[in-house]
Amino acid sequence: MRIAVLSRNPDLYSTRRLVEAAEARGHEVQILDTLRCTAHLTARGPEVHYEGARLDPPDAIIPRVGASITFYGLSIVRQFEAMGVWTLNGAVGITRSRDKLRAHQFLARKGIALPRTAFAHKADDAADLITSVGGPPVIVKLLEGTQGVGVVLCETKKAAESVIQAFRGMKAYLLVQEFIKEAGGADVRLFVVGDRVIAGMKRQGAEGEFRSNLHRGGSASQIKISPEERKTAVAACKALGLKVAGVDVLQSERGPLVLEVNSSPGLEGIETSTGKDVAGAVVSFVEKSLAGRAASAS
Ligand SMILES: Nc1ncnc2c1ncn2[C@@H]1O[C@H](COP(=O)(O)OP(=O)(O)OP(=O)(O)O)[C@@H](O)[C@H]1O
Ligand SMILES: [Mg+2]
Ligand SMILES: [Mg+2]
Repeated sequence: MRIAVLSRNPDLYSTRRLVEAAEARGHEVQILDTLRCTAHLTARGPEVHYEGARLDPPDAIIPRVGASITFYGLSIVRQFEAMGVWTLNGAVGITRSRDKLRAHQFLARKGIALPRTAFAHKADDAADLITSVGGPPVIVKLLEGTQGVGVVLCETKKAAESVIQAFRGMKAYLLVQEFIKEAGGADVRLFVVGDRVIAGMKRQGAEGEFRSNLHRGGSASQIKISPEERKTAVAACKALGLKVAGVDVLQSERGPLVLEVNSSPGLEGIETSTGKDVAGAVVSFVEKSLAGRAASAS
C-alpha cells in the first residue's frame, strides 16, 4: 500500500513510529507536510499538489493535524476525502473533537457519561452555571486550551465568578465543570483503534496538582483497564465519528467520565509506559480497513 502521513515534522516521535511501523510491514510511506499540500478544485475532479506538482493519490492518509493548523489541515484532509482517499480519521470527526463544547454535546447526546458541564455567553449568568454543575469547587476551562493551560480549579463561588468574569472580559469562551475530586489529580488515557482499546495508561499529576498533564510534570503508569472503561472509550470515539482516538477519562464514584477525545493522540507516552507497539496496531488497522473497502467494492 501507499500511505501518506500528514505531519508538519518528520522528527516527531509519533510520525517516526508510524513511518517505521508502516515500512516494517512493507508499505510505501511518504510524509507530507500538511502546509505544503495545496488543494485544487476543478470540474475534472479534486486534486492535491505537493511542493508544486500534482500528487499521485495515496491509498490511505494518516492525518496528524496539530491544533495550531486545524483550519488548513482539515481543508487538506477534506480534499483527500473528496478524491476518494481513505483517511484514518475524517475531517468531520477531527473537527468535532477539536472543540470541547461541541465534543461534549455529541457525547451527552449519545448518553456517554461526562462531568456535569455548563456554558454561557454572559458572565452575568455565572451564578447559575456554578449551581447547575453542583456548586463549588468547580473547574473553569478555556474552550480552546491544551496541555492544561486555562484549566482552573475554583474552590469557592466567589473565586469561580471572578475567573469567569476575567476570561469573559478577555472575550474567551469557557466551560464550567463539576470538579471530580475523587479522581485524585489523575486521569486515564485510553487508546482506541477501531472498536477496541489497545492500550491505556494512568497519568498522575505532580504533588499538589489536580491536572494530570504530562507537560505539567505528571507521570504515567500502567493500569488494568476495566470493561466499563473500555466500553466508554470506544463509545466516545464512535460518537464523534473517529476511528482512532486517545480518550481521556476521569475515574469517578459513578464510573468513568469522559474528559476529552483526542483525534491525533501522541504515541510516545503510551508506547513508553505500556511497552506496546501502538504504531503497529494503527498500521494494521489501516491494512484491515483498506482490505475491507476493496472487498466491498469488488
Ligand atoms: N472536571 C474535572 N475534574 C477533575 N479534574 C479535572 C477536570 N477537568 C480537568 N481535570 C484535570 O485537568 C487536566 C487538564 O484538563 P483537560 O484535559 O480538560 O485540559 P486540556 O488543556 O485540554 O489538556 P490536553 O492537553 O490534554 O488537551 C486533566 O487531565 C485532569 O487531570
Ligand atoms: Mg485538549
Ligand atoms: Mg487533557
